[in-house]
Amino acid sequence: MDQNTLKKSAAEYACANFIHDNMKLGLGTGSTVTFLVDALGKRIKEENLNITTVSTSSRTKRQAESLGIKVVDLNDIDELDLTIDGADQISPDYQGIKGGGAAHTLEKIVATASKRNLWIVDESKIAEPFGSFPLPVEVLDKAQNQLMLKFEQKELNPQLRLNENGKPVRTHFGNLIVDLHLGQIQNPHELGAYLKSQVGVVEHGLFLDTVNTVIVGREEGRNCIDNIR
Ligand SMILES: O=C(CO)[C@H](O)[C@H](O)COP(=O)(O)O
Repeated sequence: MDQNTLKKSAAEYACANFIHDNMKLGLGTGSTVTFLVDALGKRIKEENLNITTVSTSSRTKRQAESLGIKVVDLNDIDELDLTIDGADQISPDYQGIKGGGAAHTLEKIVATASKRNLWIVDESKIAEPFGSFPLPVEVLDKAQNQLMLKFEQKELNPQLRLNENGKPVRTHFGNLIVDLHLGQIQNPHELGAYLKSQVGVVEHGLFLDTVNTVIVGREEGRNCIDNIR
């Protein structure tokens, strides 16, 4: 089975089993979430569900609205019942790296506003060592050089993320992404606190003690559901 089949399977399982009528739902970003939004659009139409969503990117918002899904601004909602999102890497104790799609700042804001968080992934995301996926850090333009120097001194192997035209990738908020090529993260909480304390860092892609449930699309054809907290 290819990766997309596993992503689709996890997304469709989440849509069928974790979404209920009258929910306020956060929608993540990425290819796995694309399958979720497709399935949600179908369910809303077929079952005439009343679901209000908040989106974590303009990509997801466009897709959701094109399928007739109601999308509102997070500022118009006090709390979300559930957010369903993808992830780039998940550790054995369910810490996450996100931001491969440069959307982690808004994803973290939406996740924090949710009573529960569910991640949908294919099994390649449960990889070790944790940190082998480069850790995205969103930074302000004016701080980029200073932060890169600091990160180099600390041997965090920073690299400015470029698009296919060799131009810096811009986030939803117009900022830059610096990817830290760490190979392994020994102490995610310590690293997260260090990054958070750096002036000019907007947000890092470590999602610590965040997720409640993970659905993993697996090669043997059945999804694995891990309830964590
Ligand atoms: O964090 C993210 C975007 O910023 C995505 O959730 C993450 O990159 C997973 O993407 P995909 O579902 O395409 O594998």
